[in-house]
Amino acid sequence: MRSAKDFFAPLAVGAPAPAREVPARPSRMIHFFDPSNPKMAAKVPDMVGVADVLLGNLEDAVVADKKEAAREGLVQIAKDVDFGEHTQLWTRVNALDSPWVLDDLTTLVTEIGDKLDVVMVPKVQGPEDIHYVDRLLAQLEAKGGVQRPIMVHAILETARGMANVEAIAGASPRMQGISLGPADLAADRRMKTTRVGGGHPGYLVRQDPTKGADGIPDYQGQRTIFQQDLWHYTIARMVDACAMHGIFPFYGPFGDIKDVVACEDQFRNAFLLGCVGAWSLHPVQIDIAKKVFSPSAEDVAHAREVRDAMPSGGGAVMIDGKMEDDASYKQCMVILELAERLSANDPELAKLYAEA
Ligand SMILES: CC(C)(COP(=O)(O)OP(=O)(O)OC[C@H]1O[C@@H](n2cnc3c(N)ncnc32)[C@H](O)[C@@H]1OP(=O)(O)O)[C@@H](O)C(=O)NCCC(=O)NCCSC(=O)C[C@](C)(O)C(=O)O
Ligand SMILES: [Mg+2]
Repeated sequence: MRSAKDFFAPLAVGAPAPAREVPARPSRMIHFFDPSNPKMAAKVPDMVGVADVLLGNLEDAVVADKKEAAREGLVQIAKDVDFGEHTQLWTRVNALDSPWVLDDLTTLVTEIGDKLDVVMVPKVQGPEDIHYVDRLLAQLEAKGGVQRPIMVHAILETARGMANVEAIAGASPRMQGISLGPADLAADRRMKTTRVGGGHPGYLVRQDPTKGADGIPDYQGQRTIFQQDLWHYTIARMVDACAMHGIFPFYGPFGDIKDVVACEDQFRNAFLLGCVGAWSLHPVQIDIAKKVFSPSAEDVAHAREVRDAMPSGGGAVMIDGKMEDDASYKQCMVILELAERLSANDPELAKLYAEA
């Protein structure tokens, strides 16, 4: 454990000073593309300004004999494309125990370090993984003359990572956020779902049996079932760990691309619990994330009403039959601050909120 006073010192001579606050840029969707796939790569320039984050994926979903092509493809895309002010460029490097990750980091930081906002690290097991990446990034930033620190995002996809989530979130000032990796996490925990995120019809509670006139429960009768959220505990714990350390939690991927309705539900659950965004694996999921992770016009209008009714931020007032006080004022400020941040990037949202 580093001394608190050394926490914000660069970890290599010549590396930029670590950020004191995580840049709060809109990140409603982290859109994944495979830089070795020419069709996907060709779509990247048109997605600038459409997706908040474009992520060149080098890890799972890129086959072993395409790893180098993906890395080189990402370097080329980063050099050729102007990502403007509103779209960030991230990458997901290969796992720390893989034969590719050292070359991923060395090549990307020294060649395109000034264009990379965040490096996503998969299968993080504990703070020691973040410490390793932290030092290596500092050395490479110094070598490549990178001017601002590259941030780090961890994926929560092992039971050990889950058990260490608070320590991971606080492991370095580079920590930007954490995403849930439901597929690897399910496998590592030996859960019995084969889906990439989302619910499962078998994970449910069932209404009690009704009783007949004789008072005997009718076990065979019609009973409503309520499907439960397999991911509730994991997401809620991740949100707390992130909030405790001032970094951002994200829901991860939703693999059933065609089920846009359930995708929206899963994203919304995550939004309501505190997540700032989710991954989009296919272009169709970009608009879902945009819709879900932007507060609704009604919520913004209500939040403004509460703020205006309590100019000092305290006291207790009645609005539409409901008590509002210092705490609900703070809840409203969360909505308003998010709305303001998103509007600065998105003229359509700005208009919607202005008219709300
Ligand atoms: C699902 C797939 C195979 C369907 O791909 P498709 O080509 O069959 O779909 P389509 O509907 O026919 O595609 C229509 C058009 O969109 C394009 N397209 C399609 N997807 C994209 C994209 N992402 N970005 C940009 N363009 C895209 C596609 O190339 C095509 O272009 P065309 O009209 O010119 O023919 C494809 O969308 C895909 O490969 N997506 C990314 C998958 C990925 O990154 N997986 C890894 C993240 S999830 C994960 O790692 C788990 C985790 C966290 O680790 C853990 O839980 O453990
Ligand atoms: Mg994974």
